[in-house]
Amino acid sequence: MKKVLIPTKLDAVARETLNANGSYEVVQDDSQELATLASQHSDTYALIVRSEKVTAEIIDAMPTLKVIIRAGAGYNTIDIKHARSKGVDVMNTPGANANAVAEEVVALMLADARHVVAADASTRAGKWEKKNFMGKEVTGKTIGIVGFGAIGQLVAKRLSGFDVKILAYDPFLSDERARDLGAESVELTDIFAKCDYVSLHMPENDDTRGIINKSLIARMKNGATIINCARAGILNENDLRELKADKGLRFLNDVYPKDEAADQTVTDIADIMLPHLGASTVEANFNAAKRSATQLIGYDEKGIASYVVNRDVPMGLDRAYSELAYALAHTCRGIAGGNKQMKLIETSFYGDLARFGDWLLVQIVAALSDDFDRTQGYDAALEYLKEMGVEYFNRETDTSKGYGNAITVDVTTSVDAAHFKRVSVRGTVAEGNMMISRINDFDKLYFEPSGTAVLFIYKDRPGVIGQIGHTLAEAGINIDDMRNPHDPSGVDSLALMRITGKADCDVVEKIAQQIEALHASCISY
Ligand SMILES: NC(=O)C1=CN([C@@H]2O[C@H](COP(=O)(O)OP(=O)(O)OC[C@H]3O[C@@H](n4cnc5c(N)ncnc54)[C@H](O)[C@@H]3O)[C@@H](O)[C@H]2O)C=CC1
Ligand SMILES: O=C(O)CCC(=O)C(=O)O
Repeated sequence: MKKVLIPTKLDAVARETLNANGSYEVVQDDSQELATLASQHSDTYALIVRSEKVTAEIIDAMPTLKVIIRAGAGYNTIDIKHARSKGVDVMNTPGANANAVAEEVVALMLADARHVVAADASTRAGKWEKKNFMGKEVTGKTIGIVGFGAIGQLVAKRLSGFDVKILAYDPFLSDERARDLGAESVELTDIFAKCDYVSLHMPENDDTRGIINKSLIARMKNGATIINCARAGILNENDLRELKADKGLRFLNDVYPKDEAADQTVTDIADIMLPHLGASTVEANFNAAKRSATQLIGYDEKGIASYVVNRDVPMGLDRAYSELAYALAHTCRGIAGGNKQMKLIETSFYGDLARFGDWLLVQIVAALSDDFDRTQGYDAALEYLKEMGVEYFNRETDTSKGYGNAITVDVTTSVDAAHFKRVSVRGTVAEGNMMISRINDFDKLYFEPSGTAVLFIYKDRPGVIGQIGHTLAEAGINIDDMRNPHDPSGVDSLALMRITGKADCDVVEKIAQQIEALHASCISY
């Protein structure tokens, strides 16, 4: 059983989902400090946290720790570099609490526009200060959103009913995408110069710390409002302090350098202060808890690492190619037949990928074996292959082939002492999606390796696809996507299909017999 430590008030659904899986022993305790729990549970495998600070000391106190999951978006509270150095993956659950934060932004805007907090206090105190609480309306205003990710986009969507104009700044936002999402993509300086409200929604990291500074704040319209429900560190509070009164700015705040009761440093300049309540809704707590548990199970059972934020993909390498190398090797393994004895791995890394061969080999070896994982390095991969008696050969690539950035993985396994079977798979990334472009001699496939795929090779003749579809349908399985090329000789055909749900081996075997397949396999990505 893998021990999972949850030292926080996280919805019980995380614990329940992990318990129901049967592979985990869950300890949930929010009554003690994380440091104390870490030393009491030094055999922890996975740690699930909210805003708790996960320091190097805490990571070191759990030598068997393999994964930390931040049930939320921002992971600036976790020492991700130290985690990496210890082979610990860190994941977040992007988007799980985004709606809660978007609604908090709207709540802050309306509360401030109509003096809700001050008017409530004054009326409760027996006063009748109607004249002092003249409000303003949000409708028709220009709203600037800095960081147009999950939360930024939902702020725009939720506010659309107020007929506002949305200006967005995000270094990764195209004009077209912004338009599709009801916003206009502009420069950061324009957001500050043109908006009545500026809402901050980017992460805090080395690039964004202190980015909202005097030169930007000085551009703001008199009487405009800054909302910070992201992280304290992105806004230079002294710069705001210096300019706020003169420009009559409003400042609505949810985030602080320290998440604890104390005299907060912005008390003098914040017009509304909340104690980091952005994600504190029943729904967001449930979503983030559920996602933490399902992501952990996916990570353990299927090696899904898409949410890992601290695998330092080398500078200049698109992470999608790292996933592609893994998916191609996983496909080779599925076709070669699971755990058959590997003898030889050959690779070709085309285009810009040639210089990332060492990194990509690690992904390939991890996909081809159960006991080598992707957190290890190139030397460890070579050492592992040597110990397993597997040869490795990286081919010089021929640029004249014009494959662009592509990867080929060939795996040779032994069928018996005298016979070997070689599987060769090539793939690329197109429009951000992984594509398998060739399997053995079957070319121009452009098949996305995701979900569950079934693959049959058979002597080409009419009616076979109908037969496969019929038997799958009888088993309640639908075909989502399909490729059906001949090999160059025109003798053999490949049927490669993405199907709904899981195909059990019996169905694949039954079809293989019906169509007298030369090969049949089922691969889960
Ligand atoms: N108050 C609260 O309780 C909560 C606060 N947060 C904070 O909000 C942040 C954003 O969360 P999500 O929208 O879910 O994350 P996200 O990852 O979906 O979006 C962040 C966006 O910021 C953009 N970005 C990165 N660098 C930027 C820069 N220099 N300038 C402008 N944009 C930049 C990214 O391209 C991305 O589109 C989190 O990192 C977290 O710190 C998140 C959830 C709850
Ligand atoms: O879990 C929480 O209460 C805080 C959420 C948050 O700040 C985040 O997800 O980045």
